[in-house]
Amino acid sequence: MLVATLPEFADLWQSTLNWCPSEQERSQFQAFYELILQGNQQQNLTRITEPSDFWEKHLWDSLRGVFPKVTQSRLSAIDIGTGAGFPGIPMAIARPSWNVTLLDSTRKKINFLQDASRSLGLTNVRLLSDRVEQIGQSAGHREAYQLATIRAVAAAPVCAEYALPLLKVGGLAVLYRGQWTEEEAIALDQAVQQLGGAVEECDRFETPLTQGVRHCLYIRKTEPTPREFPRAIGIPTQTPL
Ligand SMILES: C[S@@+](CC[C@H](N)C(=O)[O-])C[C@H]1O[C@@H](n2cnc3c(N)ncnc32)[C@H](O)[C@@H]1O
Repeated sequence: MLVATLPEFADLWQSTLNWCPSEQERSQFQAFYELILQGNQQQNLTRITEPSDFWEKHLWDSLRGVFPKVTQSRLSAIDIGTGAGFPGIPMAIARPSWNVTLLDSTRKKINFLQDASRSLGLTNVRLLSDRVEQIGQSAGHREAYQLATIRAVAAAPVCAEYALPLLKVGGLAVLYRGQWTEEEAIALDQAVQQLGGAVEECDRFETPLTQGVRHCLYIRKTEPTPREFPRAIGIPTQTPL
């Protein structure tokens, strides 16, 4: 199969994220793109496959959520509902000193990411096939991470219930959203207060090629999350906080 080359857009990386991938990081992005296209023939990983779309809506979007805000050189992160590896894999490539756990309830996607991480030579990635409601109550994961990312998984209050129990006090959850309304902001605030957190910032921006509107919600964990959260499997989506 002849695969297109991803655009470099070095100036755009630099002007929007104040960062530019090294030669090695660029070839890892390209290799990941090729693995996804191959994987798409076995399972439905993503519909975003055109090179500049992939660059903008997967690579750039994944990194835009964490780059301006998260400055620690070392940290332990979890990407909840990672799917085909977004934003987790671009994060692991661009920040080799971060330890990134990729979580998804679909075993087939985690198997794909296991093979992909190996071929990309990523030694800072750990794969986990489980429900987030389950691991949020398990000793090895609860209050274990400094950063939790979650993109395109559920409504915002549900994402907050998934993410906050996994964070250490002082840690940060990043909710990647498209459009964002006042009603959503009110619902999220109410949920976050029950979970031991506070919404620190709502960052609105546009994607650099097609000017799609995005919002990133940054939620700081300010105190331990009450033991009852996350609730049992399925309850957060059936009865959001
Ligand atoms: C629409 S995909 C988004 C994938 C990726 N984050 C992205 O933005 O491209 C949502 C993913 O979340 C996973 N997921 C949904 N609910 C989950 C749960 N309760 N625990 C773990 N994974 C979950 C699904 O299996 C699916 O792969």
